[in-house]
Amino acid sequence: MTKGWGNASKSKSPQAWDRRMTVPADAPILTADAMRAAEAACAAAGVSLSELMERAGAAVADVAWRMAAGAPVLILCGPGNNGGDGYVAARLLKARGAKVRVAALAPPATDLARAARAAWDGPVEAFAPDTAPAPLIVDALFGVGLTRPLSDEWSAMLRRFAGRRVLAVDVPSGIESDGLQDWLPPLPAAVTLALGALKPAHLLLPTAPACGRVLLAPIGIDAERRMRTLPPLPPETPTADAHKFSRGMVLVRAGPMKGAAGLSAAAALRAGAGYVVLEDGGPAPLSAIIAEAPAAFRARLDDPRVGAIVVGPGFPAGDALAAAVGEVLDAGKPLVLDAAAIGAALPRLGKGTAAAILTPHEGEFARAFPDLRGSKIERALAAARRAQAVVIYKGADTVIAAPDGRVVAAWPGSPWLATAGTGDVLAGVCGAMLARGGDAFDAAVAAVGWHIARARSIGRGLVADDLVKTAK
Ligand SMILES: NC(=O)C1=CN([C@@H]2O[C@H](COP(=O)(O)OP(=O)(O)OC[C@H]3O[C@@H](n4cnc5c(N)ncnc54)[C@H](O)[C@@H]3O)[C@@H](O)[C@H]2O)[C@@H](O)CC1
Ligand SMILES: Nc1ncnc2c1ncn2[C@@H]1O[C@H](COP(=O)(O)OP(=O)(O)O)[C@@H](O)[C@H]1O
Ligand SMILES: [K+]
Repeated sequence: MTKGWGNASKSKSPQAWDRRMTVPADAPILTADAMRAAEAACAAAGVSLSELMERAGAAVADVAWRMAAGAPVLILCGPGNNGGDGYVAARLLKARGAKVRVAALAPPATDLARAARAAWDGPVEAFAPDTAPAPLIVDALFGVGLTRPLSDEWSAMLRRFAGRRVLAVDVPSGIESDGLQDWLPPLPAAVTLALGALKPAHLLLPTAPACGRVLLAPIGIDAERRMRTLPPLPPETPTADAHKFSRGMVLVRAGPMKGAAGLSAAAALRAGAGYVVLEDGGPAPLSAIIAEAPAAFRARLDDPRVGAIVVGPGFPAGDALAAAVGEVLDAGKPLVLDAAAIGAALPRLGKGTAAAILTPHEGEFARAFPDLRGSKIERALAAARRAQAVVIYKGADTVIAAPDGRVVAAWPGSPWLATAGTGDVLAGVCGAMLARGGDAFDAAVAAVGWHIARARSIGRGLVADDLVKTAK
């Protein structure tokens, strides 16, 4: 948190994107309802709501102080508690010697915001079309309480400040925080300070990019741990007594597009599987892959050492896929189902089948679960419950969900992954993680983390093969 926030958007450096849009790792995510419940639990435990607002305002003041670096600050306050946080921050910044102006959209409408407004002893301007800007704008207009899009008039007033350095309190105003609506904020933020927990809209498209760099102010709310951001990658070093089968054996079933299954097999090896068998593979991208003809491959399905089977990459829908999926389901081994294999397996999943990870992209998800509605997090969860499987709902805002309600949101990934074949790689990595044994959700989270970390380390010019070619 040093200099450069405000100028990062102008930087042409290839890594600028990663610096501009980051979120804290392994941080809690709460919907507005869950946030209010957590707030009520705090109150019941003896922490007053005004104390929570004081902590929130102090965190805002702290970040604003560093972003302003001595320059004047304009704090825009709305009528609710988001505005209340703004008044608290104004008081604390002034006490530290900052040059602060406050402009209000409307008088405070909650007891907490009124008290915060009363404790601010400076002037309050009316936020109007001619409000003078400042080098740092603190957006404390609306937070999780926004119930409808901002009016055109207010949107135009905010757009006048585009290009200034903007710190958004909780969310950039205009965003619907649960990720249910695609309202875009008129004034995107360089930095968003999430209060108590991250909100779905910080992590889902189309709103996430408008939040800029997201920081978390914990403020003492005891957020439940079921929904999180992507955790740091677990250590990958094999145990000292490892052997190739203890590290996990993965079978990859190939379809007509052999290259795709080859990428999956290579990815499984690179991600740490000790032994990878590719069916009918054509030329395998790594000679350490064991390529086998269909009959020998089928005999492998009964091998008790098999830790996971991958099917779907390069295998379009049709009778051949249906037969292949039927065979792997009969094998009773943990499965990674990608692309059209998801739809083919769906009617049988959850009926006594082994653990499975499904890896649909947007189009495959819509085909497999056409009736699901809600935010991407809600849809991923509903799909996981229906399939009784872990779902990796891919995209720039990848969401991983388990039938028991656990969710990891992986924004921001690496946009270098937006290239053909990277999904085949992810399916193979899932196979490697699943073949280690253990929980399928943890395996899926580790796979997504591996995929993103590898893509970031390669960066510019990445093609899917690069993800699996070398160890580093
Ligand atoms: N929940 C918590 O634990 C905490 C919440 N805090 C702050 O409180 C915020 C939530 O406060 P509120 O629930 O008061 O909600 P907001 O301050 O987000 O906004 C609600 C107000 O805006 C009005 N409003 C909503 N949409 C509008 C629109 N499109 N046009 C005009 N007016 C509109 C509502 O009538 C209401 O007066 C959080 O985002 C956060 O900043 C913090 O003070 C600390 C703790
Ligand atoms: N803009 C992006 N930012 C981050 N990750 C992305 C982006 N676009 C795609 N991805 C990731 O790249 C992979 C693409 O998978 P998929 O669409 O199945 O590709 P393919 O079928 O060509 O292998 C997924 O893991 C997805 O999450
Ligand atoms: K705000």
